[in-house]
Amino acid sequence: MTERDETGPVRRGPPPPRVQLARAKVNLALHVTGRRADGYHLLDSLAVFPAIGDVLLAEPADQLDLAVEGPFGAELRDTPPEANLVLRAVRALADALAMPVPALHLRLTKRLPVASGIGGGSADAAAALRLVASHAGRDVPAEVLTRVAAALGADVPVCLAQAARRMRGIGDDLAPVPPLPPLGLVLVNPRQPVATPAVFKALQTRDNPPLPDLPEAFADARALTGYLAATRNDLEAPAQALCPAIGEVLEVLRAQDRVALARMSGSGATCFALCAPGDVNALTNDLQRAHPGWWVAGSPALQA
Ligand SMILES: C[C@@](CO)(OP(=O)(O)O)[C@H](O)COP(=O)(O)OP(=O)(O)OC[C@H]1O[C@@H](n2ccc(N)nc2=O)[C@H](O)[C@@H]1O
Ligand SMILES: Nc1ncnc2c1ncn2[C@@H]1O[C@H](COP(=O)(O)OP(=O)(O)O)[C@@H](O)[C@H]1O
Repeated sequence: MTERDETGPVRRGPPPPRVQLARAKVNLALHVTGRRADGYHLLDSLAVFPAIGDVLLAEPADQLDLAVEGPFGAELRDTPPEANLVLRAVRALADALAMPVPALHLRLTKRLPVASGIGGGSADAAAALRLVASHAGRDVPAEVLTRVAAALGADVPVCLAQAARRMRGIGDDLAPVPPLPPLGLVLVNPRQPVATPAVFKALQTRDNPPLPDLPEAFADARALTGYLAATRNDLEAPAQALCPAIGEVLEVLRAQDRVALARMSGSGATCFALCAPGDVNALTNDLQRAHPGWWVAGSPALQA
């Protein structure tokens, strides 16, 4: 239900959600098709959002603050809370809406490795924007959310809806994709951070062809893996040159009988393996056992 007061539509109804899952963004394919005058690269990418992510919880408080915990919380120990994308997102949206900074105690459980090519920080920022929008007490126009998201980072707009999208432009030009067939996905990171700017800088070729046209529908899993086989991640080679462990991860994944396709996501170092949904648990367990130093996480669907 929506009513109006002098400041715009006021929302009535159930209390705003307190918890957001900030899903990992996985680039199933990523072509670098050019470079803008400002140095940002033009991309053509197919991104999906499995049910693997950080968790952001909001509790009423006297003032805004953020606590970071979870298995990868320590990786952000050198990032002061004010520099964390969560607080930057909250302040940016409050500013754009000309509303007071919300008094919330935010708790971020960092379950995704940091600087790992699956957009954890961007997902956290988008989760914070969704939380603040739901606490704003009025409808927040989608254009405002998108504009604030884009100013926080190229990957943040796609993380707002956290639904499968084709990403073009610098990642901000978003289009829907055909429904995805049942496929499981396992993420593997060798626990070595990779800095995104360094990978783009190390690229040899910046004017690659775009993704092949997407079909109207993928008949089955084989149709999607067949489509993906004709695509690449153009950042894989430069990332691997900076972080040779990526090559080791890919070699291990590609040697598994259950794996239909393995590739790096984003600017690395996280790689993904696609397999039958029923094989996800066994593959995850096998990889964890054989490589206890790696981070391994599985999802029975590309998009929950
Ligand atoms: C490569 C991608 C693919 O989805 O994913 P990640 O590896 O970060 O997960 C993204 O484009 C990353 O997006 P995001 O991490 O939000 O980038 P930003 O913070 O805006 O930019 C970080 C730096 O990456 C480079 N950059 C980023 C995006 C882009 N389209 N071209 C670029 O050249 C620029 O050097 C920029 O200074
Ligand atoms: N909430 C956050 N989670 C992760 N990184 C963050 C966060 N806030 C700020 N950062 C900064 O953003 C950088 C990129 O992080 P991240 O989004 O994890 O990379 P990627 O998109 O490559 O997975 C980190 O090195 C860190 O300094």
